[in-house]
Amino acid sequence: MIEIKNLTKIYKLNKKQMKESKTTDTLKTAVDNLSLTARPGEIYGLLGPNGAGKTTTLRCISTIIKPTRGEIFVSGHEVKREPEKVREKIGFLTGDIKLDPQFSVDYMFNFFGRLHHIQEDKLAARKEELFTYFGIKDFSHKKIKELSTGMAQKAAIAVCLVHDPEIIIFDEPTNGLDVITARSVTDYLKKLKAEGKLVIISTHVMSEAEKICDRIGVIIDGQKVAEGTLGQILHDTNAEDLEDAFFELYRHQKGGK
Ligand SMILES: Nc1ncnc2c1ncn2[C@@H]1O[C@H](COP(=O)(O)OP(=O)(O)OP(=O)(O)O)[C@@H](O)[C@H]1O
Repeated sequence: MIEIKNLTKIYKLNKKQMKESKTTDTLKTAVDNLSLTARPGEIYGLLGPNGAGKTTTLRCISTIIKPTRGEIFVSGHEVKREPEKVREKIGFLTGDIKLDPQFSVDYMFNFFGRLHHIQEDKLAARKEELFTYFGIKDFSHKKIKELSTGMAQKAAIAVCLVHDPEIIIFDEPTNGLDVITARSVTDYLKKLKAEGKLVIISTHVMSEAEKICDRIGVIIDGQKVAEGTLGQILHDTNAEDLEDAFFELYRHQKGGK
């Protein structure tokens, strides 16, 4: 289970960031008092526009960055107090973390497997399963830098699942993938859910959220503005589809502008 209680993350901006954001403020509140609970056996989708705070939230859960305020419990372990315990439980995929381009997929998989202290026979079985599912065998000997976007994404997914984590955290899992590759990824997420795992993803793709998420949390300006099943969100916003619901929530959040 993931329990986020009143998470706030404030970044300190350097001069370059202030210039880029055209602001004189030295602080940026990326996530603003956000609470949510995601449970085993569900795919929870954080849906929001660019800059809404989705990646920041997932990075806080994954112990990559520290919350400014609030608490996050992952399988009962608080991220600031027990980050190692949290890391054992999760597999985290994000566009920012690149596999070392000089090494082969095979090498990286073994390397991360050993980091997680997986026995050699179990590691081999895990590799067989994941490499077969994602069609990695044909290019497992290639260096990461020689792979296409789709191949590299599949490799990154296999590596982050090496230790068979009970919680899977994927930041925009199908970003940049063609429909066939994207489908294999979303099908695998459904398989993980069917095994009773908790999957939490971020996305700005409405159709993806509609199709695969059991519950959706809509996040705008760092705040959770709606949460529920697709049916509940459509009901609450009186909308016909998620895109309409999203625009209604967005308009409301921005003060009807
Ligand atoms: N390291 C950082 N330093 C300063 N500001 C940051 C940093 N990382 C993110 N931000 C800012 O925090 C806000 C939220 O960013 P975040 O990446 O969490 O949003 P997001 O919802 O994942 O967006 P996207 O869909 O574009 O990836 C944005 O305004 C962003 O510019």
